[in-house]
Amino acid sequence: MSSELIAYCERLRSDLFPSGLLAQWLRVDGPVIHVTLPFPAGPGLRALVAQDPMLRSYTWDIQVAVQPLPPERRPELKSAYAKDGSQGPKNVIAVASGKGGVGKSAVTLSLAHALSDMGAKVGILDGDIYGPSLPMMLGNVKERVTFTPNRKMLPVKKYGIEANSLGYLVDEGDATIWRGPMASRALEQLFFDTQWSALDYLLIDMPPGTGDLQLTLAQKLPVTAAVVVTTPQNIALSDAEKGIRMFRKVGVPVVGLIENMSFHACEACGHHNLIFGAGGGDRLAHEESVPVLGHWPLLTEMRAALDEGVPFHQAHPDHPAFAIHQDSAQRLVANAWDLLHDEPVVPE
Ligand SMILES: Nc1ncnc2c1ncn2[C@@H]1O[C@H](COP(=O)(O)OP(=O)(O)OP(=O)(O)O)[C@@H](O)[C@H]1O
Repeated sequence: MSSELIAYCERLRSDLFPSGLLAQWLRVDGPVIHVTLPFPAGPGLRALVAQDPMLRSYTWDIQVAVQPLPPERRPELKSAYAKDGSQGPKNVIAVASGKGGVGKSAVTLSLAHALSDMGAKVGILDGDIYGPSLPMMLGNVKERVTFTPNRKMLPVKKYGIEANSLGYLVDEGDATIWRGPMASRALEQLFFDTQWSALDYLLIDMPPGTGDLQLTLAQKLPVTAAVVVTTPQNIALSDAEKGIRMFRKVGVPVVGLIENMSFHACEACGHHNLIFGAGGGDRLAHEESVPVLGHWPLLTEMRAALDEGVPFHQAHPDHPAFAIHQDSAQRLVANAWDLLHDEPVVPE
């Protein structure tokens, strides 16, 4: 019976489990089905089995043990950690945009919170050398990293998330004179010389743009996958397209696109105002064969909370937009797993 049940689970299909539940994740013990998922998807799985008359009669014990994706990818970069015995983050996700100001940092922070809420260990590396915004958004601009006896940086921790940023090392304004190669080296150091704990996901808030600095970083850091953030307006979309192509050129798969500031819901009547245009993100995603992870609203509350140094859902834990952010985070890790778990990506 248990092998029939497992075969049944393997045929279960959804957006999060396009290949079904794999047999190696499952163990049936009488009326209990134990599942160990390789990416956080507990709520999605519970919703799925609740719809199935046979599966819902079992008790589901769902555990998550995030797997590195794919383990063999770019081992030369991963081995940089091995020298001092630390393992480094399991998965490194670059969050990028071509154009500045589309909300990449805000999206990175919300994705980090959503993943952390799903039980993952998460960190953020602020890649904006010229204008680090993470300390401002986390409301800890005065905080400074500390060092281990062997001169590794210990990341700052806030709201359960590990973070490092040049903003925690130098005073505001000191980094603005840095030039390309210097900036790229500084970021590499920030990445490799930070003693991250065994993170499931390290999100890199990439510097805006698609120039040499971004290309160098995509090549030199062990990036597992990239997410591109855009607004629906044409100028942002054409820069986002350049970003997607840049990652592909260096063999970093783009696992999704987030359209930020897609609409603004009128506080009085709920009407959706399409301030930056409509349909642009979907069009680009279709042309580039990249899945859309979500359409995020433009929210006055979000801007205000971040300006005050409080992450959005810390300030508004019950806001309906958080469900949108969570859905995007869920799709991100599920897509990454589905795309990468058994195939190394080869540069174009
Ligand atoms: N969905 C949103 N609703 C309201 N305000 C937002 C939203 N997304 C971002 N913002 C605000 O827009 C401004 C720019 O956002 P952010 O700094 O995240 O952009 P960015 O793309 O990282 O910029 P850059 O990389 O050029 O520094 C910030 O004030 C932020 O609070």
